[in-house]
Amino acid sequence: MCGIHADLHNLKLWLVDFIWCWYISKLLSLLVQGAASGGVESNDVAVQIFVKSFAVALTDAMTINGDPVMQTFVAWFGLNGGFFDAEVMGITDIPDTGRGAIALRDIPLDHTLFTLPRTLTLSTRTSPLPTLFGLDAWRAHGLHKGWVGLILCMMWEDAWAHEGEFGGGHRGGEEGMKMRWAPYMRTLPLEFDTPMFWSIEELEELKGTEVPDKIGREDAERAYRETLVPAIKTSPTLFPPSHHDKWYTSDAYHRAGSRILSRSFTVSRWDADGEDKGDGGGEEEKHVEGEGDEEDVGEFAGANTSLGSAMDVDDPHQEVNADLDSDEEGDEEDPSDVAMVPMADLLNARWGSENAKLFYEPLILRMVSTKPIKKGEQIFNTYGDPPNSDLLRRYGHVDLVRLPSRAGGDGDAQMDEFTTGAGLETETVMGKGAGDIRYLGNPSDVVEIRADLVVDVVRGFISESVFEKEGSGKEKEGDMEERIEWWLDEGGDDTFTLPLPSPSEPLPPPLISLTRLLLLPAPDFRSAREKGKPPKGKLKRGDTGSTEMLKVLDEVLMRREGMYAGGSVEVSSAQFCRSCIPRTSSADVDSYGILTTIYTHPYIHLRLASSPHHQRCAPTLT
Ligand SMILES: C[S@@+](CC[C@H](N)C(=O)[O-])C[C@H]1O[C@@H](n2cnc3c(N)ncnc32)[C@H](O)[C@@H]1O
Repeated sequence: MCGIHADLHNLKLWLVDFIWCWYISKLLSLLVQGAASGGVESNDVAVQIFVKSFAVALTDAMTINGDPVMQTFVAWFGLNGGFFDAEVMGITDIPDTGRGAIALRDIPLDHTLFTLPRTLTLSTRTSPLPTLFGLDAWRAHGLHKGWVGLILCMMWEDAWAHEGEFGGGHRGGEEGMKMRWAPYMRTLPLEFDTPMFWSIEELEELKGTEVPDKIGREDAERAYRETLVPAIKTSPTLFPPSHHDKWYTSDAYHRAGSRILSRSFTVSRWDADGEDKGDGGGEEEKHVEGEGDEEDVGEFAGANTSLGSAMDVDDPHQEVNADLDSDEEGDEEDPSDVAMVPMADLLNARWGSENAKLFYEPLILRMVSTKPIKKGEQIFNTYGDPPNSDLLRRYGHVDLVRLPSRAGGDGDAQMDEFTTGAGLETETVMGKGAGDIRYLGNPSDVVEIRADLVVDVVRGFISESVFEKEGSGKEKEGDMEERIEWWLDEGGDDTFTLPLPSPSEPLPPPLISLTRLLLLPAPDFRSAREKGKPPKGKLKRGDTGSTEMLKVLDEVLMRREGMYAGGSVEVSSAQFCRSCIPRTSSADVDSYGILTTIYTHPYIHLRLASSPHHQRCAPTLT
């Protein structure tokens, strides 16, 4: 290269270096500024384009596998005050689970994976919609109750995310406000496989489980028709009529509800003393779905609460929304605490496998590793390890991990294995019983038995010996009602829960106590009532004096089992047919053994997991 060309070449390199340095220093100052203020705001288009492309290049190479929706999302996240450790965490497609997070290198305990400002969460507290709609009007339309307000905010964001030009929160005025979460909205699923969307025939497969009663499709549709539709008709500016048939349909309503149900968190307000205002000061964020409280978490829950006051963030929308007084009563969850949390909702979960958790601080939420995570392992948040019925209803999948041996043997050792969560996947695939549905399940699964089933069975069993001196059937019935009333007055359960069966697991003592109570001879019942002492709930092996009660319990368990659908469940009858269960007649001396055999039979626990739906939704175990 001749001298002049070499100089020009050097000058060019120098210029390129200079521009890069300038851009990078600008980027750093923006990021610092963003971290301090909870978001980067700049009118400098060149800087914005650079920051975006720089972030995309950085994250694309390491973390997001060239997924364009994620590229935009990750860039948006960084530009709005989020921090994401792209060196340790990657986002990728994980077969049969959608996207998920994986460790790009060994991650130590207590490592911050990402943080985000509270302002980036999407809730009725942070959304500009209630303010734009008018807070009084919002209340007058009942949008402050239950989840309908947040559903509307999500639908509105969705509409503008797709109809509007990408604003990413950097535009000024109302237009920018409408599209603040657009890149996030585009990451959310469009279709769900939850029972909310199953046909009547498909729902038949869930008969006997608690799922059908909790879906709440009719309540949802009523809230849509009676609350949401009238509200959107009042503002053609916010909800242009051309959007109605596309973005505000009942399908869109269900989709938004399902997004909330499967991805939202409880993000309580932070009060001036640094206390969590929602539940008494815990530091850990709760996945809404993980709480196991149906009344509060359902898409259609109608908690009579209102937008709460937000005092923990420097966000103008929140301050304005705080003008609405809360109707919150007692321990009821405040709907304005229910929030979509970008990035945090990309983490999958699996029973007993949690290795990261979301913690909150006054201004930010922080996802931290709670265990060392090896390179290549999936980063799992917790959904609270709910039973499969809840997992299916809220998330559309079920968890299958290897259960302790039902044939006895090394059951305890296996139980240790899955409670520690060690080597689950490998064990499930390669261990004894791999692929055999009898060995797989969700350890949180339970069977619920309603007290009225016990009452029904006892009615059929009332023997002359119990009531021989009691006279007519009408009197006997009156006596039963007295017993039930007393049971309930004493605080007795109306539902009994059979947990994961294991050879040593006793039947629930309250179930035994109620059965005994219903069978007591009349004088014994009166005496128990006078003493205020319901019968004991313990069974003794070889208790021949309790034969009648054991027959009742045997029948209760059989009838409960019979409530599950047979239908299209494709399970080999050789594995599960009742007559194959090793059992002896309940008149045998060791009647407790009979009950134990039936109780530990996996059939009733596996009906749900073995349904064809499960085959579609199950986690990949390979
Ligand atoms: C909070 S989101 C997690 C991110 C999600 N995978 C995605 O693609 O955006 C919850 C959803 O992820 C899926 N999911 C999470 N854990 C799963 C698992 N263990 N097996 C199957 N699907 C799972 C379910 O569809 C669930 O509704």
